[in-house]
Amino acid sequence: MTGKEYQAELRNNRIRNEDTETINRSVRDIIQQVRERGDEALVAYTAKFDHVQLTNLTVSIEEIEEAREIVGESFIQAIQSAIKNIKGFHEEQREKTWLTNPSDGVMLGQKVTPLESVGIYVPGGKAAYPSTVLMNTIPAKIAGVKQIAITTPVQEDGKVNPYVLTAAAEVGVETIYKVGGAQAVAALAYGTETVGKVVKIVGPGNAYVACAKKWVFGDVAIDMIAGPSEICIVADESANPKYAAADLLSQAEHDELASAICITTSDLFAEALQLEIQQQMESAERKAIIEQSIANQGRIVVTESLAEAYELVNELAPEHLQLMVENPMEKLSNIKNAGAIFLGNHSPEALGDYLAGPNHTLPTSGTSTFSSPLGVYDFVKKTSIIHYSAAALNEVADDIITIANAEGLYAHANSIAIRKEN
Ligand SMILES: NC(=O)c1ccc[n+]([C@@H]2O[C@H](COP(=O)([O-])OP(=O)(O)OC[C@H]3O[C@@H](n4cnc5c(N)ncnc54)[C@H](O)[C@@H]3O)[C@@H](O)[C@H]2O)c1
Ligand SMILES: N[C@H](CO)Cc1c[nH]c[nH+]1
Ligand SMILES: [Zn+2]
Repeated sequence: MTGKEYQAELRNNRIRNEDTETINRSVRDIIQQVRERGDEALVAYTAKFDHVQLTNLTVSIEEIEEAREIVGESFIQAIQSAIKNIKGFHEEQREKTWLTNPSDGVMLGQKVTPLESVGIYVPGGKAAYPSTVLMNTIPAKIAGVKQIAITTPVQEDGKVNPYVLTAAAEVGVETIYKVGGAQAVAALAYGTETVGKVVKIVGPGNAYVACAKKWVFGDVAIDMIAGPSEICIVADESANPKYAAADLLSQAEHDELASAICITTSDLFAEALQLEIQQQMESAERKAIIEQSIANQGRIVVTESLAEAYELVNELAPEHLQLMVENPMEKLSNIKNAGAIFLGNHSPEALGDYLAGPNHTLPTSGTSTFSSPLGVYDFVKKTSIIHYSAAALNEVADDIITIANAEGLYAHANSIAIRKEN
C-alpha cells in the first residue's frame, strides 16, 4: 500500500485488540472473586483457564533447583551475560536524592525512596519469558526495592517454566507465585492468604492481564499497559530484505495480535521483502501464529520519500523501530515517537529483546507519544524537601500573604503572618 493509504488506515482504524467489553466484564468478575475468596479463587481460576489443579500457590526451593538442572549450563551463561548488560545500562538510570541552596537560609531538595514492594507479572500462556524476568527485576533491584515477587502461569504439568524459574533465581527473586492472568493481578493488588499485597504491579501480559491492570490502577500503581508486540522497519535500497523479513517474523511470532510493519521508499525492496516473508513463513516453527499476525496486522508501505516514512512512523509511534537505511545515525533526529530505535542492518530487535541492555518493556499502541521504556525511575518515588530560616521566610512573607489572600485562604496567610518579624 502507499503512504497515503496507510495514513488513512491509521487515522480511521487504529488496530483494535479484541472484544474489550467482554474482557472487561470477565476481568471485573475475576477481580471481585479474588477479593472475596482469596486463594480459593486463585485455585479455581487456574483450574478453569490453565487446566491445572494447584495444591500449592508458591514455587518451592526444590522446584527452583530442579529447574536449574533442566535448563543446562549454556542457558545459565547466556542469562548471566544478559544480566551484565541489562545491569550496566540501568545503572545509568539511577536517580539520586539532591539538595540545593538557592539563596541564604534556603535549602530545597528531592528525596528519592525505593518503592516498598513490587509484583512482577511474567507472561506464560503462549510462550514463557525468562527475559521479561530480567527486564523487570533488574531495574527494581537497582532502584532498591526490597520486596519483589513474581507471578506467572503454570504449564500443563503444574510447574512453572524452568527457564523463567532459573532467570528468577539468577536475579535473586525468591517469591514466585504459580498464578497467571487477571487473577494474578488482582491477588497482587489486594492480597490473599498466600499472595502478599504490593504497592506496584509491573510486567506485560495478554488482554486479560492488561485489562486487570487498568482496573486495579489507583488502588496500586502500575507501570504501563504493554500490549502485543509491535515492530516497524523503515528501509531504503541499502536494507537487506532477508534480514528485514526475519525481523518482522520475529515479532509476529509473539501472538496473533502482534504487528509487523515495513515502510520503504523502494518498490524493488518491497517486492523482495514480500517474497522473503512468504518463504521464511513456510518453514517457521510458529507458523500458525505468524501467518495470522501478518495477515491481520502486517503491512508493507511504499512511500515517496524517507521524509514521508518518518512522518508515518511518528504518527504510528511504534514500540520498536528499526532504521535500516543508509547512515541511520544521521536520521535519528527525524524520529520523535518510538519506544526503542534500532540502528542499521545489524541491530535487530531480538538483540534488544534479550541482551543489549535497554529494557524490552516499552510503550505500545501509540503510547510512545507520551511514555517511556520501563526503567529504574519506575521503581522509586520522590519527595520534595523544603527548609527556610526565619530570615529567609521573612523576606518572602509578604508575597505569600498576598497570594493567599487573593485565593481567599486567610488561614494560609495567617500561618505566614504569625511568623513575620515587624
Ligand atoms: N511488551 C513486552 O515487553 C512483552 C514481553 C513479553 C510478552 N509480551 C506480550 O504478552 C502477551 C502474553 O500473553 P499470553 O497469553 O501468552 O500469556 P499471559 O501470561 O499474559 O496470559 C495467560 C493467562 O491468561 C489467562 N486467560 C487465558 N484465557 C482466558 C480467558 N478466556 N478468560 C480469562 N483469562 C484467561 C489465564 O489465566 C492464563 O494464565 C503477548 O501478547 C506478548 O506479545 C509483551
Ligand atoms: N518483543 C517483546 C516486547 O515487545 C519482548 C520479548 C521477550 N522475549 C522476546 N521478546
Ligand atoms: Zn520479542
